[in-house]
Amino acid sequence: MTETQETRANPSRRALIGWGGAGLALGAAAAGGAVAMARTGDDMDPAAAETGGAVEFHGVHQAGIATPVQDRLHFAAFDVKTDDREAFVQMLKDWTAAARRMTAGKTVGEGAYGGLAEAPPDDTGEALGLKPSRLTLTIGFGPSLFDKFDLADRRPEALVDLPKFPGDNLDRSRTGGDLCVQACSDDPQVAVHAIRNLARIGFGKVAIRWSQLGFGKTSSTTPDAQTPRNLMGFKDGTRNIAGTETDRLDKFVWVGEEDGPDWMTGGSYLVARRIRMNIETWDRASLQEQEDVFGRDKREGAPVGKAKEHDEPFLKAMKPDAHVRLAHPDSNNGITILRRGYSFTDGTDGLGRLDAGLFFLAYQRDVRKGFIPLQRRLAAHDALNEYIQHVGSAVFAVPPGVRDSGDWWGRTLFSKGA
Ligand SMILES: C=CC1=C(C)c2cc3[nH]c(cc4nc(cc5[nH]c(cc1n2)c(C)c5CCC(=O)O)C(CCC(=O)O)=C4C)c(C)c3C=C
Ligand SMILES: [Fe+2]
Repeated sequence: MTETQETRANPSRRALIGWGGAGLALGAAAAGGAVAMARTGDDMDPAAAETGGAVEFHGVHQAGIATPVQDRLHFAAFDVKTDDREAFVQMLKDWTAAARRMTAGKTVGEGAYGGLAEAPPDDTGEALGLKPSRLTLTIGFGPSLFDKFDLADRRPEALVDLPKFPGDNLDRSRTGGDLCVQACSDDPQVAVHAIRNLARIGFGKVAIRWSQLGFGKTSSTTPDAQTPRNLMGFKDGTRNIAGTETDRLDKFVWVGEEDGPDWMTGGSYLVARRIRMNIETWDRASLQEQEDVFGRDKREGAPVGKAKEHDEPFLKAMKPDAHVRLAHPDSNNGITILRRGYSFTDGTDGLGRLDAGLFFLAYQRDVRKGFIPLQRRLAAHDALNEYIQHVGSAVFAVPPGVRDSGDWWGRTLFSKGA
């Protein structure tokens, strides 16, 4: 859909009020001054365009998977609230138009001010003046979506419901979802603004089921960057797939033509797990115990018996239940996933303990050959289990990228013969 078609499908308040509102718009712009210039309509501040780090929205794959990991996350799982397929598809088109604009550092629709005084503005306004901040928006479709809209025969075989793993203590209110949007940005307000505005556009068609804020990326897809540390104080993401490793991405992350269904080619599967850490117990564990749990040292992140973080691990030197030994591809017939998680702290639990941990996000070509067998092994044997608990869970089919300005999120699924 072109920009003009978008405007037609979604007539702006300015179009409705004609020139009567122009004076208002000018007045608001004058009052807003330079701040209003950074994010308003199409007139993005050139400096923001140069330095604000907009990530290309269009492509073969969705951004937010193999693209460099940003500092902040706002993840939202939604439930569908309508049985009107056309209305839902129109919402996906409207979401795409809004996502295209927000990732480029522009406001939603006609902006946050200057329109009809009697109507709410198209954009909620809290990102005015902020740069694109490498915002990426990535959509996924959950298994339960395929029970709706006559989609049962389009559900990918690989989109299985996750089994219950030993030790799982899942909170239903933080589990599942018909669809999800992962918003990542270097500015938390930009990520929150994006989710809020998508939820607003979706009002009556979808509602947020649960959401998660994250900070301090715990995995990187840029190997030369300093490896971030998780809340247990260990470097996390050392041996992740890099965004530049196209061969490994094709092998382990992107759905290939031969995998099927056709509409998923170029997509991926996302597993989200809210993993609570028993921080207080961990903080009382000795340094030796902590290093034994991971099989790496705390200072450098080096594997047991090695000096440097990126030295090849010698797995047999680690304790048999060390996390890295158990999760390493050599212990799992080569299983490899792309990790993209974030730390979280959501206040306290009423017992004086922090509700903190890792919001684990992993992309893979097939969860039956990625997360499920890996987590089976970890859930059964990992020394880390004494200090963590999985409390939320979801799985999503992440469709391929939006190709161009005429394309929209979910087209390959919803357009027959696409
Ligand atoms: C099912 C997959 C995994 C879950 C769940 C998981 C939870 C989890 N991990 C850490 C901390 C670290 N993990 C590290 C390595 C690592 N973890 C997984 C998989 C899961 N982790 C893999 C595949 C790997 C890489 C193994 C390898 O190839 O060597 C590390 C070491 C540094 C690194 O390579 O990233 C840390 C630290 C926590 C805290 C956690 C749950 C809260
Ligand atoms: Fe791990």
